[in-house]
Amino acid sequence: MSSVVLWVNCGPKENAKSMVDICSIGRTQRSVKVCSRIKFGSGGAVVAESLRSSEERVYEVVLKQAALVREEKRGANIEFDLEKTIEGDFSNGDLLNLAYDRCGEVCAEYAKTFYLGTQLMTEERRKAIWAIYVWCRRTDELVDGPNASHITPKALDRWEQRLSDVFEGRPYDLYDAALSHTVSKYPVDIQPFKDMIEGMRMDLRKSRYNNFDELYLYCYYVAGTVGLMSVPVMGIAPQSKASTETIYNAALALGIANQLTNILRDVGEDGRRGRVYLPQDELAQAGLSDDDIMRGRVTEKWRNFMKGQIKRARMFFDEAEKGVAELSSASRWPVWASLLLYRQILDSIEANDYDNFTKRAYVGKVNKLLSLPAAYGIALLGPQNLTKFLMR
Ligand SMILES: CC(C)=CCC/C(C)=C/CC/C(C)=C/CC/C(C)=C/[C@@H]1[C@@H](COP(=O)(O)OP(=O)(O)O)[C@]1(C)CC/C=C(\C)CC/C=C(\C)CCC=C(C)C
Ligand SMILES: [Mn+2]
Repeated sequence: MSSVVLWVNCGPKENAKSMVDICSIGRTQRSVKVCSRIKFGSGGAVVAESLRSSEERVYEVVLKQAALVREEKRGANIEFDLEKTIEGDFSNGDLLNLAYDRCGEVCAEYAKTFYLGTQLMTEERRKAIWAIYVWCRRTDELVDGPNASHITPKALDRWEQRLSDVFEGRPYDLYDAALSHTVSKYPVDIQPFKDMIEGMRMDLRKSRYNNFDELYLYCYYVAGTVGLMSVPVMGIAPQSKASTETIYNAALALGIANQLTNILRDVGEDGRRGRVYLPQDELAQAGLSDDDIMRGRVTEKWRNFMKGQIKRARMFFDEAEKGVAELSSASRWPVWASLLLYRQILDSIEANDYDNFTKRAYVGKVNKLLSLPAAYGIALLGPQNLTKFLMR
């Protein structure tokens, strides 16, 4: 059935109800927002594509991922024969080691602290996380890298086809081969990977976000997905009593928190590229507009607006914290390290008196270095016990 997606203004909830059913999925204690997105099928029949908030739509993915990992379902059940697909005089084992080594080199080059943080993970998990990292980095490079101006939606379609091949055991190159192997070994599903590509498509066609619901979906696509890809590899602690949904939810929250932080740090830089990732309705409520961002003046209005945005990002970090202790013990350290480091960017924006137009918020070398043992202590003892231990 061919269908077009229309954006219509349904007006109040009651009106919407008369046009299509308000879909209420069972996310307890979350308000069901009516989203005015309606899909018309052939003959004008309303298909009711989605009247749910982005949060609810994303939560369905979370539930699916959690179910997969519970069942220990492999993302792809493939026989792995690298020599069939990659040329060279190697045995399978040599090629795989080389593939993972290459991934490690990319991580060490692009994300030193993260690379260091992976050193405490078990070797197998570390290598798998590197492979996922490299795929994410390459995907982001498509729209943000030196060839970005040549990237079309078609190119992203080809990248998605290549992803399917990777999941079916037909890698194109060594980095793909590492990922092919990873997804054959761990219960990693293709959905979050496809969703990340969808986020890159969104970036190509959209430069404004009407409200937080739209922004949330974008953040899920480009960053929340990373959490969902990583948990099956990081592993859940055998003694964990938390539900898998809770853990996935925390992983999603960490991705969202990181991306919101990214956005707040890069307001000036993004503005100069003609992009505003801040919710337009919230800007308007604060008495601000795109013009204020392009002018880049730190006013009282801007400071107040930023305070609200920072508070929201911190709430997502808090939600993420709840899940880290449930991960397998060796995986907790890098996750705490990334959480502590990213969250400090928010402190740095505050320290810059909310000038994210001309000053880039960053975590200095000393704080970066101090965060690693702090993360290690928290991973070992938990945040409360670490505080008690230090206060003794
Ligand atoms: C239970 C629990 C809390 C589990 C932890 C789950 C977990 C490991 C979550 C990781 C969250 C995370 C690190 C998300 C990355 C978010 C992010 C910064 C996304 C960036 C997107 C695009 O942004 P933009 O273009 O605006 O930014 P740049 O200017 O380009 O920086 C990304 C760049 C998408 C690509 C993401 C990556 C390259 C990072 C991938 C990282 C991993 C696979 C490793 C994650 C593991 C650890 C230990 C952090
Ligand atoms: Mn990017």
